[in-house]
Amino acid sequence: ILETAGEDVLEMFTRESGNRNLAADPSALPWMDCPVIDMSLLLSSSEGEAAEELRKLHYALVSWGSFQLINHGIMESLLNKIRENSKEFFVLPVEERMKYLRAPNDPEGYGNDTVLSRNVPHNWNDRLYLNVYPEDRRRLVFWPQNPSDFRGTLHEFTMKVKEVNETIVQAMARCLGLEDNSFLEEYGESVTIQARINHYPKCPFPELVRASRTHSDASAMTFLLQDKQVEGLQVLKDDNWFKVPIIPNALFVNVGDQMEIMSNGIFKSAVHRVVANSEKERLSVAMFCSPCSEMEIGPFKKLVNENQPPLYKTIKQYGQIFFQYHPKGERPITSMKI
Ligand SMILES: O=C(O)CCC(=O)C(=O)O
Ligand SMILES: [Fe+2]
Repeated sequence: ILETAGEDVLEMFTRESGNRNLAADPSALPWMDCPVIDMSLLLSSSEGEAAEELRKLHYALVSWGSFQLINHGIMESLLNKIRENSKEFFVLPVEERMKYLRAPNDPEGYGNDTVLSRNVPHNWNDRLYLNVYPEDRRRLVFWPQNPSDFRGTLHEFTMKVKEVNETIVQAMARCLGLEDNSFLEEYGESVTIQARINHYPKCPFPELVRASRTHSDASAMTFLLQDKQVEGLQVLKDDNWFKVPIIPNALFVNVGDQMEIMSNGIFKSAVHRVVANSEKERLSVAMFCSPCSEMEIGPFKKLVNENQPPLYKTIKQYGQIFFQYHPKGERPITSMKI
């Protein structure tokens, strides 16, 4: 669904200057040698097992800023259901989907992302973006009633992701030798969770457009359910791009900007992108977990001292900063550096 009627569509998605550097053949890139973290081992009563998994987690966070999470306790049937319900929504007739259309100045709802610069290409992506937690922040006008079990499925998935986030963020504090709840205490009254359900239609000119252009997430942590079969996500490490493999039933977890800030740069917000595909459509469900939006976030006090000065400013409402910079093709976290 295109916001700007009358513009040359191919030009909107390519912005020749903006997409000049697209890799000719994305399949030629190497696969990410993905750290795989087993959540059940992080929680293991065997100290040796738990310590070894924590060491792997620490390595993943400081090197890739991302990892695949297995044995996270979310049932395969629920993962399949959220994928199926999402797919059912995106194949509804456009008039039905339009009932949930977002307003131009508000990211919440159905549609495509706003672009605020004529040099920034649009993503080949249709998405539904919803505040899912805390529950009193939900705006049900944007929650599809079709398929009829969509709302219930998304609620169930949200509650599970909330639990997984708590476990992972506690383990992340432990990695740094901090009390388990050190990061969670900085979240304020409650974690905030947004869901972004991405649908990437087949694209007739995948070598010219991006399904999602290079970015890092505004969240503290992102839990991504990838498409069951179709790859496309890539992550950047030391200036090289890697393809993210699909591991059945795993969640792909990445550090977002707010966690990079809170950890004073120790954990790396993962830079990533999605390539377009001419043969297959693709679906993904990203769950963005962040501190309560009213909380001030900044480098965690226990990680700052004379030898490690704060590298980032302390701010509120990072989400809004993100939506000022990203649509102009700029990386918001750069503005946060001291
Ligand atoms: O579709 C994907 O694999 C990634 C989506 C993503 O990066 C996002 O929604 O922020
Ligand atoms: Fe992302």
